[in-house]
Amino acid sequence: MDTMISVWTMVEHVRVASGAAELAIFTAILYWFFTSSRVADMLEVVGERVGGWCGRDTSSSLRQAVRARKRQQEYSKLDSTANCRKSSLFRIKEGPVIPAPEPQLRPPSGLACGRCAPVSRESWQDHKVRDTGAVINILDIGRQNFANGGVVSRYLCDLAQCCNLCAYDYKDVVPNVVKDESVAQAIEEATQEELAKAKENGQSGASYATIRKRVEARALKVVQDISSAMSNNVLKFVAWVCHKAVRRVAGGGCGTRVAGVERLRRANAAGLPVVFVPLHRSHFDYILMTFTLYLTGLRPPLVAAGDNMRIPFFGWFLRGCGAFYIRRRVEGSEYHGDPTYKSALRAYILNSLSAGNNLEFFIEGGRTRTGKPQTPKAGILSVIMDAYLDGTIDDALLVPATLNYDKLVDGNFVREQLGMPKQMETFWSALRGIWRTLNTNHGSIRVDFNQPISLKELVTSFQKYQHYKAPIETCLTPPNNNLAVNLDRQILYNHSHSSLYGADVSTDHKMMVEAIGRHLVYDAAQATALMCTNVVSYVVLCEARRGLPAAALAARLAARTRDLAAAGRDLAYTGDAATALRHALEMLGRGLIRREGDIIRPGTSIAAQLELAYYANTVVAHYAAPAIVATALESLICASSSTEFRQSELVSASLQLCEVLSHEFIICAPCQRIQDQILDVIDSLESQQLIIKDKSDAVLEEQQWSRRMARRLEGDDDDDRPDPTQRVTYTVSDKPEAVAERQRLVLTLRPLLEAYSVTCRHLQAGTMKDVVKNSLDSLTEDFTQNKMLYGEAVSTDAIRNCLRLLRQWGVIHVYTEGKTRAVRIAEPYASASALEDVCHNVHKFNMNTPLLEPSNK
Ligand SMILES: O=P(O)(O)OC[C@H](O)CO
Repeated sequence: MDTMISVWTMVEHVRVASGAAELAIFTAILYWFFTSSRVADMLEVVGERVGGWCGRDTSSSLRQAVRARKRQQEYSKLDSTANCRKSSLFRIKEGPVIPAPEPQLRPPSGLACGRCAPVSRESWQDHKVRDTGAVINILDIGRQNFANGGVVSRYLCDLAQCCNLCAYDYKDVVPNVVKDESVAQAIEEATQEELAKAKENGQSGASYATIRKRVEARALKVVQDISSAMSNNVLKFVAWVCHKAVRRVAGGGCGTRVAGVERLRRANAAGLPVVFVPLHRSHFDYILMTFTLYLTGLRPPLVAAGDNMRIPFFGWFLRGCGAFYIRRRVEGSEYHGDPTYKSALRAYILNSLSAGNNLEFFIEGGRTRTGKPQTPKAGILSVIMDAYLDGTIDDALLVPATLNYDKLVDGNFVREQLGMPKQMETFWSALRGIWRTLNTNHGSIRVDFNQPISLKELVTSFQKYQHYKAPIETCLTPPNNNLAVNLDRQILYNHSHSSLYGADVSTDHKMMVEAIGRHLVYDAAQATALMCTNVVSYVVLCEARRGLPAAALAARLAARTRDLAAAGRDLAYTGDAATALRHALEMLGRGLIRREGDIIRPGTSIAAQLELAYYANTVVAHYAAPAIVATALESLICASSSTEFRQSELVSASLQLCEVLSHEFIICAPCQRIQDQILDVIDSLESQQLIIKDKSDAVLEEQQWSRRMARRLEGDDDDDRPDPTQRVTYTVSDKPEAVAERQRLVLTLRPLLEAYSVTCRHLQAGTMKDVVKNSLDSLTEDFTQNKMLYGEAVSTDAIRNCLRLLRQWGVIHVYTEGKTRAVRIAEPYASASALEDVCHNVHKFNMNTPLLEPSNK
């Protein structure tokens, strides 16, 4: 009986379910039927037929009369439009000829370097199609294929598109990795090491076979932990979710340069592995990059993700989208001293490339905390270079990429800047973050791809020219001039180098990886689209810190926009400055910007200014070189109390400041001489009439120009000849516009220099944490007591970078005591006067200058 009842219940369920399905299908058919014109046409035909059979004059039916009237109204509307056009044409013919407005062109998007990758620059460019700077919303890529059909494709367009996305063959490379020669060698090494240890400890039961088995099992687990589980189904599902999420999150759309996408499609046809090298701003970057490439018809890459992203559910999901997990730091982890991890990771990357996969890794390591591009981590890049150098791959195409958001997606980094530890990613924090993100309008988003660059071409160029191998920054004034030592020190501090470089890697190889890495970051940073929030924050902090009326601020924004566009920067906003300002203020929110009546100024809290500086720093990085020269100039003026100076003095002071800020900015591409960059800036300051050249130096100017050209064209490195331009002299202009411009440039770097100066003043032996805390406390006190005006100077990042510089100069030693990092002052600087002397190299650029006195700021 029970069985019968349960069978009957099941039958009932099936009937209800099939009934519901039938009803849904019937409703869909009715909807389709009545929303199309077919039903009207059919009614008309049937009406005519019935009228005919009944002997009625069908031409005079009521229905037709109504339709005829409607048609007449339509025709009269069309007639009046045509008349209006005709009369306008007549007026145009009669009146003066006004040329049609030229479409606003953006600069060419992210071209490869003409010096070290000229062939790549030519290869992926389609000369028949001009890069008009068009930007397409990624949600529209490929949509036209589905949007013009019937109701299903109209309303389920996203689903239709995602279901039709190309399926790729993702081979499981784990079996190959386990069999890889280098992994086998590492397993053997680890086994021998453990066997020796066991014998030392007198463990009699430990045989080679049992230890080997244990090490092999551990190695297999390591490989499985690393490996991605890329799946076409997960990708399609994520693509569909992204359609919905991006539409909700990005009110202004998510744009990408059409030219960039087209170049990628052309490069893809070359059949080489493509390695995407994006700068990192948000956790959203992972998904957006993959989503954009997938919609574009490119094979989504395997993405190197930090193991902090391996959280329940989301970590699995990322794995399905191509994430493979790497240790953020091998040193100090369970894998420290275990050769199997490094070999497994290398073998995984190389086998994935050989299997035809594309790859993506964030070259800066983590997300930028300051909004500035960070110096590169070279671990994965060095593995790819090794793969090319040892013939595992013939070549690879490196694609620098950038993402930028009108409004920060992951929440701000203020806590970390104020010295609090990073909050680790967890399932709940990810859920909270996603919920918050989905309920906030983040304005516009940009995802852009530079031109693909052949790794082979880059390596050949860097091997060919000796000067590329030279350190990127100028030599140190304090405390030594040994270039090799300095670069080695620089490399030493980059953790990822020690993680993945083998012990047998030459300094030349490290230098090449470092230089290529810096080039990629530099290229990506140059091509980053500037959002209106970036430019408005910069203007508010550097030109309107004391407040400006909205109209004056809009005028400043318009001028800054013109200047950035003229410098070839891609601006992600259009329209008049007042509208851009309104949008930016809305995005930044009242917490960051204060409005008192018509006056707009930055928020007064440290947190507000730090967050504002995050947005502004994308523009600060753009102005780094002129700001360095202007600050160096101000330090010369303050030191000599004269407004006259020699070019050579300014160049040398600027080089010193470049050195001081070498952990903050990549001033120029590594294939450029920093001296030339500084000379170019000096020329531009002169053309803007900020400085005036002594007229008697006209001959010297020509000599200087030809000397610079010769150096650039021939790679002529002979700097021993006496430089006739040493004597070129300038006078600083005292015109109000020139003073205002100098002020802006000095203010661009001032918060950083305040932080550096305070860090130097608080140098003492102790734990790293205490040194950072003391400097932060002192900066906070100065700010709250109004002795220092820049809330964004209270920044852990700047303090740590200053400590890195001092370590590089040999002023401090950083060592590990137990699990704590500690600082000790190096012997030559143990006395207060010696320390003061070396720190003067920082303090002199944080000079007291009338330029920044209250009435001027
Ligand atoms: O910015 P972090 O340090 O949280 O790192 C984020 C990266 O996405 C890890 O892969």
